[in-house]
Amino acid sequence: MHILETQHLCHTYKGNIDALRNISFVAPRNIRIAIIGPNGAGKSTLFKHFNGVLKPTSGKILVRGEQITKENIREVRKTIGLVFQNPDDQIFSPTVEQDVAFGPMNIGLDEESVRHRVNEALKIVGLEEYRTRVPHHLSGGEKKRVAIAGIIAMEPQVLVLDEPTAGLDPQGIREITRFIRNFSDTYGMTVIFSTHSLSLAAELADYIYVMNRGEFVAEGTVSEIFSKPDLLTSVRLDVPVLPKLISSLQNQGVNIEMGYTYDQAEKSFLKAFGKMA
Ligand SMILES: Nc1ncnc2c1ncn2[C@@H]1O[C@H](COP(=O)(O)OP(=O)(O)OP(=O)(O)O)[C@@H](O)[C@H]1O
Repeated sequence: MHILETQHLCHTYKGNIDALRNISFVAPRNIRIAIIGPNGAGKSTLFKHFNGVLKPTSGKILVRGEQITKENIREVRKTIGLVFQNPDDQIFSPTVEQDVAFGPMNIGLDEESVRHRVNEALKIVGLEEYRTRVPHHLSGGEKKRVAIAGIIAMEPQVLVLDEPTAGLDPQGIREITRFIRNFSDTYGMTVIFSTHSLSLAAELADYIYVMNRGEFVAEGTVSEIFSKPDLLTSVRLDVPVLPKLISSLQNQGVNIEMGYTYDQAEKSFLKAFGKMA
């Protein structure tokens, strides 16, 4: 049984807007999955179905094999933690620590357990020094980390992040990328994230779904997806510059191995230019 699955999921918003068409998606345990797609592809709409914020027009969502009902919605939200794209949609308490404590308190944990979870979550996102700060006075990246801490404090089995790097500066992007990698490696949990950035998908994802106009148009490993540049361009996405360059060199007869991330590409270039065994 998969921890999270959708079967033929469709969602039509008021005004006959078909935001999801026949989405069949599977999330096994302990894997990082990227959902990539252009603006309006349906990524946020899909994520809002994962923990019952939206209900399907037709089709099913199964969490640990069970459909979401009024009776199990609290359990579902403990299992599937969704971090919204805009942290302002999620943060509403007067201090950072109260905000992070909100979820654990709401599920009835005792004071000691709440304190422990808040401390751990703030440590994981590197915000221990911020516990008494006013969330709405924090920077975009800091707010994002508060929102993530609030979800981590619920100890979900699946962490769903809608555009985790949107609006962040390069340092913020590096921090969040490192955090997602370390966090899922350490706790062995499933992470599902959406992005327009194929570089981010290449850095983090074990498996990628490509979405456009409410449908999955491709799925596969990083190398399988990056080997379809025409498809990616047709849905307003693009292969990042390093794999594009390596592919062009290969086409011109240079003996160089493909690399999708900066580290992989650096190794490929060093090897190709005889600087490394
Ligand atoms: N509340 C709503 N009412 C009506 N239409 C909506 C609503 N929310 C989203 N849509 C429409 O549904 C489609 C999918 O939107 P969604 O926000 O899921 O896309 P997305 O892939 O997350 O986009 P982005 O990358 O821009 O965040 C879009 O056409 C959008 O205009």
